[in-house]
Amino acid sequence: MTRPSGPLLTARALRKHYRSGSSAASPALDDVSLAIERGEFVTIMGPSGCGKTTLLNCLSGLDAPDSGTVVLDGSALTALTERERSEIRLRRIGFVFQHPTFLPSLSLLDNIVLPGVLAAMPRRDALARAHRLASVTGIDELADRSVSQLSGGQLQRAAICRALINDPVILFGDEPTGALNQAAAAEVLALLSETHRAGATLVLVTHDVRVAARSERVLVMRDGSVVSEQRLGALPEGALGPSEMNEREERLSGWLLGAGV
Ligand SMILES: Nc1ncnc2c1ncn2[C@@H]1O[C@H](COP(=O)(O)OP(=O)(O)OP(=O)(O)O)[C@@H](O)[C@H]1O
Repeated sequence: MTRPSGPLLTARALRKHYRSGSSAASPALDDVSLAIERGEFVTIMGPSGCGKTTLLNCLSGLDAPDSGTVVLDGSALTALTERERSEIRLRRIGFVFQHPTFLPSLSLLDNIVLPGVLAAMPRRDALARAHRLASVTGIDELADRSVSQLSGGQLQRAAICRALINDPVILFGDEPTGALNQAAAAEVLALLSETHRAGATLVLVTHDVRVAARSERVLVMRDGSVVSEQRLGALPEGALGPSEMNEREERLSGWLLGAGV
């Protein structure tokens, strides 16, 4: 099959107004258009309530906009039924949430394996892939543990493995480091950066300038719209040293202040 040319993900004129909100409330999404290139690492920032999670959910097919289109790798998510969207989410899209949930009756490894088996991957292949991912993320020795015996950082690493088990074309994250202590957040962030360097397309919502500074492009939202963007460019091969990374974070913070974030 030939790969569709052009951006990996394109959103056009997305609008969404939550029905449960007051009818006078402003829309959660107000005419958002954007494109994400293959292999890009994009972060979405903006004040609380500006629509970041709503946008991420519409881009990833978790939710549907009231109007507008989302096309992922040639598939128009917005033209699909909920059932078809969930099939695409299982097979082609990875998610990492701020508070990952796991099946408590399964071991850590089986939680990682599960979406692979649900997507009809032979169990042996799913197990081998889960071990490989767990080993890369440093949690393979915890494979047989119950998820109740793991730290927040270990669980988030497991969530990343689970998100990658079906080799998704894109990985979405909603505040993936938001609930972690500083050390665990740094480890998870390093892992996400590593995943991107290995070729993944990443789209993360974050309030954390340290996360955004590792991305290539930062989109800023306000009142349901993307109001500005900053292209930081790729991190050079071989991670930046701490002082260069600080400098990149400070430059971004300065720009974000100017953009009113
Ligand atoms: N299920 C819902 N029903 C009604 N209103 C909602 C719902 N989800 C979000 N909203 C409203 O839509 C707007 C955008 O919410 P959203 O969660 O997308 O913002 P956000 O930028 O991700 O916020 P935060 O940074 O606080 O997580 C807010 O005004 C919010 O109150």
